[in-house]
Amino acid sequence: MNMPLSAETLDSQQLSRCQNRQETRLPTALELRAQFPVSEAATRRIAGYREQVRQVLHGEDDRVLIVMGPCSIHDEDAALDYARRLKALADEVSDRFLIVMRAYLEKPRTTVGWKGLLYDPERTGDGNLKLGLERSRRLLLALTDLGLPVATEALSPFMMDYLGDLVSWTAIGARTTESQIHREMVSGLPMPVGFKNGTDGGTAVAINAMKSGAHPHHHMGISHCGSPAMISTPGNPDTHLVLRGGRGMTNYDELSIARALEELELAGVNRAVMVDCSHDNARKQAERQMEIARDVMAQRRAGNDAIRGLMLESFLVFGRQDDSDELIYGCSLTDPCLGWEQTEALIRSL
Ligand SMILES: O=C[C@H](O)[C@H](O)COP(=O)(O)O
Ligand SMILES: C=C(OP(=O)(O)O)C(=O)O
Repeated sequence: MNMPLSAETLDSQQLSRCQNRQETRLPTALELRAQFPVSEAATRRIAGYREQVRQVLHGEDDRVLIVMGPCSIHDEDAALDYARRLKALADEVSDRFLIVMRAYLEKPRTTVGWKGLLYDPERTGDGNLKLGLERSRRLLLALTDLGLPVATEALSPFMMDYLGDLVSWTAIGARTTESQIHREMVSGLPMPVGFKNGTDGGTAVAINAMKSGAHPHHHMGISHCGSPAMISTPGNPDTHLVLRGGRGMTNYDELSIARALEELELAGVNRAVMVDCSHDNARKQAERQMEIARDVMAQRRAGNDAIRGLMLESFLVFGRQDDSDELIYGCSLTDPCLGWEQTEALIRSL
């Protein structure tokens, strides 16, 4: 029979839980930014990229935004190798597409798994956020030096304080779109943000998130100097919906997009969508991204100019691999990606 716990037993259990929790000091956002500073020229370039992304998303520039790159970054050399090829391709098609590289440093997991370079850069399972922050910032600076705008998913509500000055487009993922904390964070972000539809395929959570993200908020946070602070945010007017499918159902077809646009219009928010050709839309079969991208671009050519963006998961080598001592260079450790040759051919064909 279960006996009720006495107050004394409860206290000792709580105490031992506190003692088991370890805290490791991290640099403040200001300290990390000072250690890996961004030049004034790069800051101006990033402001220019954000403005271009904003204009595409609001239909003031008739190009299509393509956010593309690996599902996650685990090897900076491979990421830079990919980035150099992407930069050449982006320049070649810059009259039609605004290409932004996915540099995803945090992975939201359905249950548990490797959470990305930021948390566990050496993939030992022990976590090393200090090293993860340093390596992530160094990588984003190097990508910026190559002349590429960078996209990432904002998962930890504090990450953007450390790295956000280097990012031109941000995603709030399907697992966090409904979170008030993430909506508050978006309200203070200086770049356009895409809210994914929920993992069940529902678009209402993302539309609510757009409304909340556009609103000013006051919330708890940590100042750039590392102290607890009330953060007051102005609201972000540059958010949009990302259709990624859900619960085994796709939502990139004409009818799904028309329904989503109707809901956006009714809600009085930006009537613009990006289609994520991967995730539940591709049912985790990377090659399906090619037919999806072609289908969505055909809808756009047929007159649906509220389709403003595509997302693709692509890396150097097709597919994915499990983590091991003998990793295939340039192959994803998380979701499967298109290989480079397929990617290049796809973008040219679009
Ligand atoms: O984009 C990557 C994954 O789809 C996402 O992080 C969830 O991954 P998981 O279901 O393997 O945990
Ligand atoms: C995790 C991702 O997507 P989603 O939130 O749609 O699952 C992603 O784009 O890497």
